Amino acid sequence: MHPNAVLDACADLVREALAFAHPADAVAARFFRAHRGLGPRERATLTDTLYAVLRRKLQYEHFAPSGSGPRERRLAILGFGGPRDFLFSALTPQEKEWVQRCEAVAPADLLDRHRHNLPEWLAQPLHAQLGEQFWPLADSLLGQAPLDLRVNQLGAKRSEVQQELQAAAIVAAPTPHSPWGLRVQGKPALNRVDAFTRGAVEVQDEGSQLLALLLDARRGEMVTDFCAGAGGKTLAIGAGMRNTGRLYAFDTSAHRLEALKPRLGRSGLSNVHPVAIGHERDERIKRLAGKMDRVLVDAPCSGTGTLRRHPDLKWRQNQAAVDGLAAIQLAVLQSAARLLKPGGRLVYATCSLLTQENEDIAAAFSAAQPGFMALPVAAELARLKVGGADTLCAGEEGRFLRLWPHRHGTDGFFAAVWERQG
Ligand SMILES: C[S@@+](CC[C@H](N)C(=O)[O-])C[C@H]1O[C@@H](n2cnc3c(N)ncnc32)[C@H](O)[C@@H]1O
Repeated sequence: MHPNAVLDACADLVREALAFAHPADAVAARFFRAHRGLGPRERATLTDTLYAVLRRKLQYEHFAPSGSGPRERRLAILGFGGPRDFLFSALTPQEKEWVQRCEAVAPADLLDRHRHNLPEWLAQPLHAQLGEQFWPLADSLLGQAPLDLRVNQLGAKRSEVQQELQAAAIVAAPTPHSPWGLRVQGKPALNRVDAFTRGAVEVQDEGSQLLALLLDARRGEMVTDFCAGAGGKTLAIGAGMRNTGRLYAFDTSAHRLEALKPRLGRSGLSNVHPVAIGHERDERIKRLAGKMDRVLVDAPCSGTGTLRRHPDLKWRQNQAAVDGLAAIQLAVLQSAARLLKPGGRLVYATCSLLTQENEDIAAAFSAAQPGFMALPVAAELARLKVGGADTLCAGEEGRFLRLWPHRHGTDGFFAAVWERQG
């Protein structure tokens, strides 16, 4: 395709996504369905351009008024995801001169908001929480997330899968903390790789793997994944149970649970029971009260720990949405807790960076439920032989799991653990 046509398509995609009516990945998928002439290379350029614009929206909007032409074209030029000479062959002399002027601006000469590219409702609490560590976090959120795989313990060994991938020219190394994880170099397409199609690996961030590990579900137990979604953690938990016992996968979204089905098929698991529920006090849940050995609440949250993968989330939410989520999180946690038998384990987790959705919810639950004893996560992870467990935790005695993109290379994750008393 001619460079100018590619740049025009980038600008069109940016225009559609910046309406923020739908998630960016859904907008891109719809755009590609409507423009079937775009080849794999052009699609990659368009996607990279869109994600660069979403990541650095405030900085690019600050530069845009000094350029010329339609606003979305200017944003697409600044974030262009293809080779520089390809871009330059599409630009007017005036545009080339403008790009060079923008590139010459030193980061230190920018206002804070044009450097961190976060909305105020998010920047302010993160700054208050992290102090000096705010800037390393903000920088890391402008980068791309790694591609992590979880090796399916049902019939696959990490070292063997690693070798098999190597033979398929995919370079992967064991993840530093999860015993099941491989971190892949680059972004190879996996859907035709044999290890993937036969269910020996699933794509899953190392942090997400650690949440499933922390539930510590055993053979023959009764377990619930309360907010199972498309089942990323369900699959890891089911494999940890060695395909025995009973694992309920609840979610209010039947659509998301539907996406679990092909993954279940690949995984070889037959102990998983997906159930679409109406809400967290659904009758079907009440019937299971007091019967569970383990319950994971991977609560709906702002997703701010995943901004490297979903940079549109920072522009599609606001403080009122976080306040609403916090109320839902506590309600879901309280309901899910009723499922546990005495001695049973409750894990509350989010992929949010915000105290309001994490430590504050854990504190509110503990205050309301004296019958649940908090278990320090650092000790639990050490017992589960996770290397460097202390370095993954925060709070008194390592009470909470606190994973950060800038410190651990994972998405941002939080977890708290309780045991129901007799
Ligand atoms: C963070 S996502 C879960 C991700 C999933 N556990 C995984 O590992 O892929 C949160 C999920 O909670 C679900 N949800 C929202 N409200 C709920 C409720 N009241 N009860 C149960 N699930 C709910 C959402 O549909 C969403 O799928």
